[in-house]
Amino acid sequence: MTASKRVVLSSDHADIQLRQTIADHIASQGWEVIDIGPTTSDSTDYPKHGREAAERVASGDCDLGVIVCGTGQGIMMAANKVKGIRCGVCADTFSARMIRQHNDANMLSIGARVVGKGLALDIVDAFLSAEFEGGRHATRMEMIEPAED
Ligand SMILES: O=C(CO)[C@H](O)[C@H](O)COP(=O)(O)O
Repeated sequence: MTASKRVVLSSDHADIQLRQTIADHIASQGWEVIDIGPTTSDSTDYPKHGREAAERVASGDCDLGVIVCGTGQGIMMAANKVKGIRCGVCADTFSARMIRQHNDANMLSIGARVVGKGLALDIVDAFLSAEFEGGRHATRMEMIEPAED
């Protein structure tokens, strides 16, 4: 793990406590955490929060992002609309590792109403500790990029 990397966190209202638990967990590992909220559990709109987090990563301000909504699906869809973002929803640690190793994902989305806190933290650990393997996987990811233009 490269401790100097910055990780942006965001969520909707589905579980701000989970997001804050993830923030504390990864900060204790040495990651620089940029938690952009929200800070209350008032109902809010996940597209806004997914986009804001994704823009932090796409701009280079942050290296990676972890986002949370009820299922992880809607906020992932919003993040993936930002050019340069590769975000996957994960409910298991194998997928969380593989989206880094094979897909060079720069954002992870978690469904707070799908997985419990312990599994969510394991998923985040698997994502953040994995590295892109390049090679044939880089060729394949390059094949996806033109779809953004
Ligand atoms: O999972 C989500 C999007 O994919 C949202 O968290 C969910 O739709 C919010 O629902 P509600 O407003 O009923 O709390």
